Amino acid sequence: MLKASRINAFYGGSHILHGVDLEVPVLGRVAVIGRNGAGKSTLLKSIMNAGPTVNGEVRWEGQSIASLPTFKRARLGLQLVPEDRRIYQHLTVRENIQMAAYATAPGRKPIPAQEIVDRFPMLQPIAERGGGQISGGQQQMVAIARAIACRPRLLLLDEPTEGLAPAIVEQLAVSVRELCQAEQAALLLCEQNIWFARQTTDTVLVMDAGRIAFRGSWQEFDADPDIKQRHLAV
Ligand SMILES: Nc1ncnc2c1ncn2[C@@H]1O[C@H](COP(=O)(O)OP(=O)(O)OP(=O)(O)O)[C@@H](O)[C@H]1O
Repeated sequence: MLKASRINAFYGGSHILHGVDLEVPVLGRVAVIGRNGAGKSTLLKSIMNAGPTVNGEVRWEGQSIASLPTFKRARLGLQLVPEDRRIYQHLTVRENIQMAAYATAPGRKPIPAQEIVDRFPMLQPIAERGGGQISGGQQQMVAIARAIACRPRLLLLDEPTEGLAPAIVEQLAVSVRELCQAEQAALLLCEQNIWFARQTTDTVLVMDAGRIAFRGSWQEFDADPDIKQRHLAV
């Protein structure tokens, strides 16, 4: 479904990604893990054309999307939840979710906000609260809920567990797994939390200094303890 080939990405003169290849099949669930600064966020932004200068090929269902701006990629069904969540502080949680209508593909109806709230137990008590009056974990839930409301074909999550308490991380893993399944959405996840990545994906790529150092199943990842030592230890 998504095929990125030989991706090089740059911030000004800094060369961040070096010839990265990545594929997410229909209904695939792929994690990219790596240390701080490895280039994970840059990879997601490169796929969405949302920041770095990129060369290489990005194909969506066989068609090149390399020349498309971010909003057109979103309307094709690619939904990025960035690390900083981008919650509208002066809108309520419900209104934040309703904003999904503006990023949904033409011809597809967004999921109504009430239906989304019903499906996220954590959102029910805070649906009428302001976006600036909820915790970081709640903001993360709202950001993911808003992306799901667009009925994405591919959900791209950038470090969703950052700063969240372990109990919230567990709830988030359940919600992400269930919603991707219910909505038939594929998942591309960038994470440092290996537990969360393992709960929500079946293929893992290890990124180190802007290159993919390993790709395989979690079983293959576990079978090679050297990978952790060489590419993930700090
Ligand atoms: N806007 C920017 N301008 C210049 N350099 C940047 C910019 N954003 C990121 N970088 C640099 O690009 C490299 C990769 O950063 P990136 O955020 O992609 O890594 P990451 O793996 O997502 O790390 P983290 O887990 O800390 O978010 C780092 O060296 C970072 O300093």
